[in-house]
Amino acid sequence: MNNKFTVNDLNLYYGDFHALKNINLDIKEKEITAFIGPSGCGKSTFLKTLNRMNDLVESTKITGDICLDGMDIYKNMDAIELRRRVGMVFQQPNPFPKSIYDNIAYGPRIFGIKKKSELDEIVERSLRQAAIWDEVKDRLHKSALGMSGGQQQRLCIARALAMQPEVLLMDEPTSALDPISTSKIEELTLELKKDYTIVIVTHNMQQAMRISDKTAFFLLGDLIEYSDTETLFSTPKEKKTEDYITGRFG
Ligand SMILES: Nc1ncnc2c1ncn2[C@@H]1O[C@H](COP(=O)(O)OP(=O)(O)OP(=O)(O)O)[C@@H](O)[C@H]1O
Repeated sequence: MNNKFTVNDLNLYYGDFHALKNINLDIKEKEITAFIGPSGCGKSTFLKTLNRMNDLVESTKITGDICLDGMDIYKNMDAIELRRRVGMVFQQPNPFPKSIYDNIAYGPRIFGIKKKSELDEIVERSLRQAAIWDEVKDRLHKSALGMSGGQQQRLCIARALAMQPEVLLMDEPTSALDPISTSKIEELTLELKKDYTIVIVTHNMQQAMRISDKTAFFLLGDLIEYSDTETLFSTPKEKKTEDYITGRFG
């Protein structure tokens, strides 16, 4: 597999606080990469560096580099174009207070698509890809806020897919959901891996084991270990990883 992202000597500071320490890792194309680690270890911070969401946080300083398909995303790429290519789904489903249809059409409209037939096609394709078309096809013009939490999260995934991204970043996408909705999102994620590179932050180690190809374990801003998921959970190299996955701390 090709590298989708390559990260070299990445450091991130919030003011004086050193939140990511000399991170080096590659993220492979069309794989699922999971970030695990105790609360506050920098998983979300690192995820957000991959589409420059941290640009929006004042007093953030970054050194080192991150390349997407070999292009430096901090030096050679427009942030809007980057975020189109690298979509994101958050912990809390966050649909806009608009209709289901308008949630999906929102991004494409901003990018200048106006023709109804074209938008209809994007809406249907995105909802089908997010495995929610059948549940909502008869209520496309009803408010997205009337959907269940699990449906809202799949809608948010569809909204990200409408922009035809190459990468999907998911920040604890199931932590606010019940077990059935969680397993639907996990199945969907495995399905989406055929076409997209996926990076997921999760507190749930079983979830990382079930769906990810690679797992990175973070602790206090350090990347402690990064390997095939199976290897990391069965024969971790580092004592700290072993302690964490066996529940001895964190
Ligand atoms: N905007 C910010 N300004 C200052 N410090 C921040 C900011 N965002 C995060 N931090 C700090 O950076 C560290 C890493 O936070 P981050 O949210 O990346 O951790 P995390 O591993 O994702 O945690 P959790 O699992 O609880 O979401 C924490 O100590 C946090 O308090």
